[in-house]
Amino acid sequence: MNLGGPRDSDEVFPFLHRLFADPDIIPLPMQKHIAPWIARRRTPKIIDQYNKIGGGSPIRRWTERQGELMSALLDKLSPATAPHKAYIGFRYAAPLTEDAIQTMLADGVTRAVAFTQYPQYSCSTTGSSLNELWRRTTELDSEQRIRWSVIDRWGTHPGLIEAFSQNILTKLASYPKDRRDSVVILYSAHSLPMSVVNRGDPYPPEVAATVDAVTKRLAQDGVRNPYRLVWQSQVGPSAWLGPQTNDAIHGLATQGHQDQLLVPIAFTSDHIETLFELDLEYGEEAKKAGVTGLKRVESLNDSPVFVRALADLVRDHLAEAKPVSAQWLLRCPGCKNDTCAQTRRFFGKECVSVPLP
Ligand SMILES: C=CC1=C(C)c2cc3[nH]c(cc4nc(cc5[nH]c(cc1n2)c(C)c5CCC(=O)O)C(CCC(=O)O)=C4C)c(C)c3C=C
Ligand SMILES: [Fe+2]
Ligand SMILES: [Fe+2]
Repeated sequence: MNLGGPRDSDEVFPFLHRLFADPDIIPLPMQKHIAPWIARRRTPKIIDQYNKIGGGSPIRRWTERQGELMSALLDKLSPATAPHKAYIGFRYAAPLTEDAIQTMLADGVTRAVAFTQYPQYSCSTTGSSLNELWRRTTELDSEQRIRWSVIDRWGTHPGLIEAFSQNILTKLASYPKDRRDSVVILYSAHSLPMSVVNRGDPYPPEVAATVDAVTKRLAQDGVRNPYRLVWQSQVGPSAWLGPQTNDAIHGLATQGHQDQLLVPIAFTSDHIETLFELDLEYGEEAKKAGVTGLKRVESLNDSPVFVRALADLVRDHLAEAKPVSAQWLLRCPGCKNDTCAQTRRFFGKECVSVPLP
């Protein structure tokens, strides 16, 4: 499960329309009517951005590759639960959640793991995908032929931390030796509206936990660079969690820190937020402003260490035979969304006994 992205210009409007129509990510007054209007207004700008990164989002290509590699590895690591097959359920672009369920039913699948590809949990991302999975499952699989369990977060999994750390070490090594130790590491995550943060969304502390775990892992290799966690991609005029990545780059450069290494810490593959926003928008602005040493760490994409982490996560989850985590059962203190309660009831209770094949 992931957000998904348009593969070409024609898919941009439907993608944005679904996104702005989802109250789990953006609650709007008269949402049904306003969503197509906002999506239509935003479409030309976003088409232009996708055109600058090759015409569309690579998120589907990467997710397919990650799924294939993970399944092949899982067959070896967990022969008792083989064969394994990855299906993609994107929230706002094809293949959608309902496409995944329909294909799985046609394939005769009876046991499935809803595996979020967002390592850190937010109600606006994984929460929205699970709410959609519950809605579509109720509609398309009323007999519950597919038994579900959920991997809802994995932001401090040792394999994930190792994959991030190896990519950071590789990029740090590209700085001249005499400057390497003073490169500022800027961990950049997608921001959240403050209304979501104040509701008690667990995403900000979970992203910070990932950063902390990577920092400790890097120290094992003697890397103790200064670092900050910063937030990118805010949309619209409301207050969002900061500091914003772009402001941080310029603020630190003004203080004399020319060497800065950007690390996308809440995405597992390349897409518009890395290829356009970090590389083109922020990168080019920084160059114009005279920031000379800004670089970006590679996204995890098909890193073998990362693929192994995905396979280990599923293997351990299947061995544990627990349908959901206790942490996921706890809703945000400020949650008023009844769907969140129903989804938890469904995955947490009705699917309690999940026999392995
Ligand atoms: C951890 C990942 C993400 C969080 C958290 C997140 C929250 C969030 N996003 C919006 C609004 C938009 N996001 C858009 C694109 C987009 N968002 C993520 C990830 C997270 N979003 C990704 C990976 C992508 C890009 C997909 C791709 O290209 O493949 C967009 C569309 C682009 C645009 O119009 O700018 C919007 C809109 C909100 C409001 C939000 C938190 C509530
Ligand atoms: Fe987003
Ligand atoms: Fe909620």
